[in-house]
Amino acid sequence: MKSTEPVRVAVNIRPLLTSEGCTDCITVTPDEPQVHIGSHTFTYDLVFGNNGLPFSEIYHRCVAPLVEDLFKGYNATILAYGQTASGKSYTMGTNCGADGGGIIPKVMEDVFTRVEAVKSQIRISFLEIYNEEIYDLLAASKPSRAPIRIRETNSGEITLQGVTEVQVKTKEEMSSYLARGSSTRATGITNMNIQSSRSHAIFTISVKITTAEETLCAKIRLVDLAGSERANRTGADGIRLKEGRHINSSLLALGNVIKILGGNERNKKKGVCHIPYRVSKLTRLLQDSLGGNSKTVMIACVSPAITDVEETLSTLRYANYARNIKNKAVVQKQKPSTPCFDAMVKELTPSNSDAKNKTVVQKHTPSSDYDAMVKELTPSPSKSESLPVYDKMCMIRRMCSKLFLSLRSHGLPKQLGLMIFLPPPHHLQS
Ligand SMILES: Nc1ncnc2c1ncn2[C@@H]1O[C@H](COP(=O)(O)OP(=O)(O)OP(=O)(O)O)[C@@H](O)[C@H]1O
Repeated sequence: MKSTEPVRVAVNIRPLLTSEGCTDCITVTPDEPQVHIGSHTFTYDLVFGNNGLPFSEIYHRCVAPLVEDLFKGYNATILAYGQTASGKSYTMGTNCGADGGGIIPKVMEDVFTRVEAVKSQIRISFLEIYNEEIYDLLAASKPSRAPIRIRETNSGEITLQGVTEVQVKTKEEMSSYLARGSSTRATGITNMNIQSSRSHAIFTISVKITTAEETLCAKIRLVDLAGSERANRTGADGIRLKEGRHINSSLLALGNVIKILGGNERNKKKGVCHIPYRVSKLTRLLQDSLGGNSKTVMIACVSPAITDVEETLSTLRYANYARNIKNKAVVQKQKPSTPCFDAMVKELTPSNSDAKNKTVVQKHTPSSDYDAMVKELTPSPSKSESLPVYDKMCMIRRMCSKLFLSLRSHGLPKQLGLMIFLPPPHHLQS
């Protein structure tokens, strides 16, 4: 099942801090998700803080529906976005709270309440993007940690090589991993925040639910971004300055992706359809969350202080673009396991390497014949895309029997002839 829906956007206005000693520059229309700042007015899905909904409602209104959908097999993302010291870590609960609150601890509680009723397996991973490198926050020890590489599968799925995925059985166990990873995460003191995140953090909970009929495998990503900052206000120099530059450039890349996706109708008319996900690691990792296979809520965190008015306006503008992003979430069903077929493949396959198998076939088949055969058996995308699923399956079956006969006619051993060596046509993979 596929669900096309826009990214939902909530704005969270944190209270003025005593250290700020200035006036408030945002007002909220009573009972409306609408904020006013100077002569600008913006409307969102939800507004918390100031005269909007109480902060205590944020989990119930923004996150609980996604956790419910997670158990129906949909991927989900909660993304906290905003300038430095706007309350992102406080909102997400990645600072492992002096205040003990935040979204992630409540997600954990909700997940473990729900798993009691179903047969399930829970795994977690925790990453940070620091100075444009990805690090594993659950890796054994900090000095030995090496950056993690991004890999993209043939179907365009982003995977991370060698990332630690831990299976957890209790909420307490999961909390201890969050605390451990958070303490490893890069933070530092700046003039604007005594505990400023110097990296983007992504805490992922993967859930595998098995029922008599099916197995669902979905994940929820809880993202606490580092905040945009201006060196003249944070007082950053040396390492802090370098960190700030990396933070700003990855947020700029994210902002561009949001702007292009969010302005899509206008861009389509102009013929702009390339989304620059590859510009930074942050956008590559969030590719599915923005414009892809995920139900996503963005929480735009803002400070009400008049001294932050420019940054607040910038956050509100990007949040406004994000509301136009359309995602296509698909129920994540595990492919049914076919023990007989698997056993047969295992028995007949001398090695797992496709390349090696292909070489074996080519050895038994004159190269011109091999190329002609590939051409003949690979249908054109336009032809196959318009076919209903049943017809596609019949076509694949015809292709298989043709291939089998061709291989046999070239004297290929009977056992090898049973295998399909052609790379699957890209447009048929889904
Ligand atoms: N809703 C809130 N109620 C009370 N205090 C808050 C709230 N939100 C944030 N704060 C306070 O604001 C300060 C900055 O918050 P936080 O560290 O979460 O910001 P941040 O956006 O994560 O910053 P950075 O990007 O620098 O990491 C902290 O002192 C935090 O306790």
